[in-house]
Amino acid sequence: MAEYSTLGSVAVLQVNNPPVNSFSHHVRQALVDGLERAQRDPAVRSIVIMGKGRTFPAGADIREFGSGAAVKMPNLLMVLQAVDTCQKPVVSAIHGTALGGGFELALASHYRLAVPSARMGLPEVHLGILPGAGGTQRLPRVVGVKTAIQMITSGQHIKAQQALSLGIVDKIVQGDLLKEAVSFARSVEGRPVEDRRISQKTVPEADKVDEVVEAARKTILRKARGAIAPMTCVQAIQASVLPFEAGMAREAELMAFLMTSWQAPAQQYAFFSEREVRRWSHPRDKRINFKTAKPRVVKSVGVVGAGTMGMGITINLLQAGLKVVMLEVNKKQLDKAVNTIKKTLSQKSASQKMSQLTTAMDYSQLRDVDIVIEAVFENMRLKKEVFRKLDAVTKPQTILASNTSGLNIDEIAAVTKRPDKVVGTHFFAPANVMRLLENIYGRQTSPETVATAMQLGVTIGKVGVLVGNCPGFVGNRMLGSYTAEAVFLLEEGAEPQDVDRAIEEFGFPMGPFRMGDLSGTDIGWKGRIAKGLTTEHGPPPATPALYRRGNRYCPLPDMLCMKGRLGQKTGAGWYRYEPGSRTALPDPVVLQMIQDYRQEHGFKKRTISSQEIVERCLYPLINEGFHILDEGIAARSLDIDVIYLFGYGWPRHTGGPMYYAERVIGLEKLLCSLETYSARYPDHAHLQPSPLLRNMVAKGGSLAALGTDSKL
Ligand SMILES: CCCCCCCC(=O)CC(=O)SCCNC(=O)CCNC(=O)[C@H](O)C(C)(C)COP(=O)(O)OP(=O)(O)OC[C@H]1O[C@@H](n2cnc3c(N)ncnc32)[C@H](O)[C@@H]1OP(=O)(O)O
Ligand SMILES: NC(=O)C1=CN([C@@H]2O[C@H](COP(=O)(O)OP(=O)(O)OC[C@H]3O[C@@H](n4cnc5c(N)ncnc54)[C@H](O)[C@@H]3O)[C@@H](O)[C@H]2O)C=CC1
Repeated sequence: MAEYSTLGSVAVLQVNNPPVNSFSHHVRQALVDGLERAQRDPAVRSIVIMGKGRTFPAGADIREFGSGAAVKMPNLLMVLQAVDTCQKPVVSAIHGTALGGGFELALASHYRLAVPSARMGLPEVHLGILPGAGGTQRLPRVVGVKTAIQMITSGQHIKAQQALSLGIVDKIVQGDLLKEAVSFARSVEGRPVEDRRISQKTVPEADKVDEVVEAARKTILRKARGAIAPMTCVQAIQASVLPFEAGMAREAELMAFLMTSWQAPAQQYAFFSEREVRRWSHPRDKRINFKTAKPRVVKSVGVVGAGTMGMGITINLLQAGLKVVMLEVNKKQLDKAVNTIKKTLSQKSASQKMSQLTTAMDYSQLRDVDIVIEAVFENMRLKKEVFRKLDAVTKPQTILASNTSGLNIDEIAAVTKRPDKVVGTHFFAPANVMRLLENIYGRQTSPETVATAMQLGVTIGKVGVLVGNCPGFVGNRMLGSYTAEAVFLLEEGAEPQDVDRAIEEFGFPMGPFRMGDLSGTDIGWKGRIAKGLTTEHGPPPATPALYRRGNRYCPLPDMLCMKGRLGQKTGAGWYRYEPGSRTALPDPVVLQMIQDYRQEHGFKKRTISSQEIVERCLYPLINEGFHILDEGIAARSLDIDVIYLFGYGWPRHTGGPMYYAERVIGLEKLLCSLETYSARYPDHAHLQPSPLLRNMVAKGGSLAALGTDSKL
């Protein structure tokens, strides 16, 4: 609702709809009623609109979308129209986050005040829509088309000070917002409101709009990668040079197009799933859930191994204000890590944050930390040795976490006397940038340990997802079938750039081969050597070249590594790189290697369509997701989707692999395609449809309806 009160001649409308004061129907109704009442009351000479509690309205109520409630009268447009045309000055007083419809409300007002900590913006593009309550028409009238395109297509929030310099906010107020707003409102009473209406202004430099749009188009299309909202936002902004009513009509038309697209619900699903993963639970052990399991307090963290991951994790922990003891066996590496950390931390806070960091080469220095995160080489023998030492030196309550990419957490826990305090905390590289934290419980991990790992994720600003223990956990396990199928495509006739292009056109920031070159092709190679699938010199003795343990195997990635082509770091991998450049250039050497391999093994080169590439790479990945759900390794399909959205660059406008499978491809079609491909390639095990998928197609039912422990 919006609470109505008067302070002398000022009517104050305070939106009260926790947690973020979104414009649910009852709020819209109360605002329209309040404005009418203020208009009617001769004693009222000005109006202040603000939010109660933590924020100015943060936009439309996204939960209402698609339900009809969003358009129930009065809709948001009517509320804003009432504000714009009000005869008495309307002042929006902003604190917290004025976002989407909330920011549009402020733009429809005649004056805007903000506290210094306020932030504002139009993030609708992230929900697959556009600011459809006049945002695409009013903002360009204030800041110009170029800045409006930048703000609306990025969805970025700007701070009050920047809003002031852009002319969006009239004044920044210190102290009590209500008092300041009322006093400001009084000061403008009696002044004409006509020239304060943004809707009546014209767009600055309107004659250059087409030029500006043309210049922005290429970048936006490249960044959007298949998402339709960003370019549709631009089309709406382009219409701001028209008279206001005509621009609004165009905005409405484009909004209707986006609202009815398949991408808008996918992005809204992604928004809520990101938040839903906080309500985690173990699929079988009822004690392990977000409601009842209590975390231990974590003030200090030990990080073991100061390599790529240990360094990134340490930066992340320091940025969150935690104390860190970083231990490394290699002194040179330790010094290098300290330098990199110093450089990465922002200048302003570097020295204060660095004072929280202690370096160590002796394990006894980890004695007092609350949790240790191990990030040494991916080698089970080494991890066990490290955990034995940690168990011996740390206080009994200390939680021991491993950042392994996929080794068995139970096997690691078994070497300690505290398996209940052992957990997997799988970060993603670069660990200080990537938002995902995949937390893994073992057979004996206690509710308190799980809760502590999940809470640590919150403390350091991660999106934490809880999963079970299996080789590769959720993310890397699913990725295994994707990368396997990508190299099988090379055998059949595709080139690395064909596969990458198709996957990037689907929406990933990078295809599998460019990604491999970036992370280092030797990561996977070392893993395969550790598993005995290959050796540094080729297949293990008496092993058929194209099979390992009865499964089809493509040795091309091993051959690449044996040539010393380890990716960007060696200037050559699947592609070649000019010195100092990260641009992947097709390399005739690699293409020849693939061609020779095809000849040697009797593969006949054929042309492979982008559609087949996408299906062959992504369908087995999704299929693995069904296995994972069936086994209870992920409790819900949304957990898998969030892992892929935040850890693997899966395009957000498709909602994530499981959402995409169900809502976009359709389960029946997915099953049918997998059956066709598995008939064609009977020895590609990952193409065999999962029993859960078959069952769902046969019996009906939705992924969302799969409870945490239910099976169809
Ligand atoms: C003819 C009709 C034409 C109609 C045209 C309408 C056109 C429009 O212009 C449409 C819009 O406004 S779309 C909405 C634009 N606003 C946004 O996207 C802001 C979304 N929220 C945020 O960014 C953060 O929650 C925020 C920064 C605000 C706060 O972050 P926090 O980290 O502090 O809190 P969260 O954990 O994110 O959120 C707390 C709880 O609130 C729920 N929520 C947030 N924003 C919501 C929203 N706008 N609608 C509904 N629920 C919302 C959120 O899900 C979370 O819930 P729980 O998980 O249950 O706690
Ligand atoms: N690099 C990546 O993209 C990701 C790696 N991981 C996992 O993180 C772990 C570490 O990987 P990276 O940082 O890439 O490796 P890295 O090779 O960059 O660093 C490992 C560090 O551990 C140190 N170390 C070795 N033995 C030690 C011991 N006994 N005590 C203390 N330090 C010791 C090494 O000197 C080295 O500096 C591995 O388990 C890996 O699978 C997880 C996610 C992503």
